[in-house]
Amino acid sequence: MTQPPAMLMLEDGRVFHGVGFGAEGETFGEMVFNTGMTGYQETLTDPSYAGQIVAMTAPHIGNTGVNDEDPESARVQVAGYVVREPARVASSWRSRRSLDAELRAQGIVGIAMPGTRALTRHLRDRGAMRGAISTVETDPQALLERVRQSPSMEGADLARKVTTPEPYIVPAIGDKRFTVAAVDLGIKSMTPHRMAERGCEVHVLPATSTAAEILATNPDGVFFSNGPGDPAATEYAVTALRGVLDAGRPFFGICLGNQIFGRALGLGTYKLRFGHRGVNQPVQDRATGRVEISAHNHGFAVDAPTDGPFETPYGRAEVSHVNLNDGCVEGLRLLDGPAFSVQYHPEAAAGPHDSTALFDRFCELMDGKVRG
Ligand SMILES: NC(=O)CC[C@H](N)C(=O)O
Repeated sequence: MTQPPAMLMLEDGRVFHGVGFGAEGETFGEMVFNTGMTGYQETLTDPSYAGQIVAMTAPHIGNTGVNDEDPESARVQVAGYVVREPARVASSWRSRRSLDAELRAQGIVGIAMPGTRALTRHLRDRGAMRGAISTVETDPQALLERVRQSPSMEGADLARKVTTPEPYIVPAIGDKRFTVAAVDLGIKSMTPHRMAERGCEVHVLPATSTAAEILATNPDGVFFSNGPGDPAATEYAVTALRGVLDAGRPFFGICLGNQIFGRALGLGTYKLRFGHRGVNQPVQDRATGRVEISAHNHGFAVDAPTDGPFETPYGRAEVSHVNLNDGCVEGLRLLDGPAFSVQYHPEAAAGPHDSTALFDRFCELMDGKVRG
């Protein structure tokens, strides 16, 4: 199939040209880059990417096609997709179809273009910004004007758009040890699975669930997931989490869940210049000095003191993990209560398995064996 010409326009007027990849049409979103060498299916289906156009820095994408095992949710979630060179042939016997056919079937507009390095350097220097991909517009100025009218990621409440409409249960694998209430702010399917493998029956609940609805499942522990958008626009989740913490239930949060925990503790969140998206981010556990190589996808971070414990409405807390690249906060924990969270993705889909023990820690918390 011959591909139509395509244009990628950024809000500062920088333009890139290439050919269409996936569906034809036009799409808008926050332009970000992902440095993962593997895991394009997991990236595409991670609901945290809702509202974002994702550029892959790895030069060949789609080499193993699309299979039924790797998706992290029921559909492709990115607003648009940028690759340097798509695979012409999908090489894995497990492939259902090519990535191009999958994006086309799901209506996701993408672009294949030689400039992914220049694009990434531009975003690193100037920061994440709004963008558009179009296979239908020929006038750059007209597209630029539409980009400048498109919504910004700051202030965007997207968790309620990607969450499950109804509660559902992921049964424990083997003997049931715990009931977990997992608030789905944009949950990846590997996350309840990691808990189920440890004997948790996971009640996945909609993003806007109240503290009373969460506690009505009579959980041994409460989990808040990753998710898209600006944590400052997700105040309903902060209110619900405060009710859970008031009830003294063990808590574990990841990514957006970490940011919500920070806000529940009275901390602020802010936008990083270009964020962390990839599978090789070095994170240090400050208690042990141990460094984990971890999977990330975040554009915001928690603003917390890193020079020691600080007071919160729930007792003392501390920054438990920091990123060794830029020093930003990657984890929080209460010192006087059973609650902790991390800014990264211990479920490891895609990504290294260095951090999966955090799910064991959550189980120990529910067992009453450790504190925060
Ligand atoms: N993966 C996530 O949960 C991302 C959280 C938030 N949307 C951010 O960009 O920082």
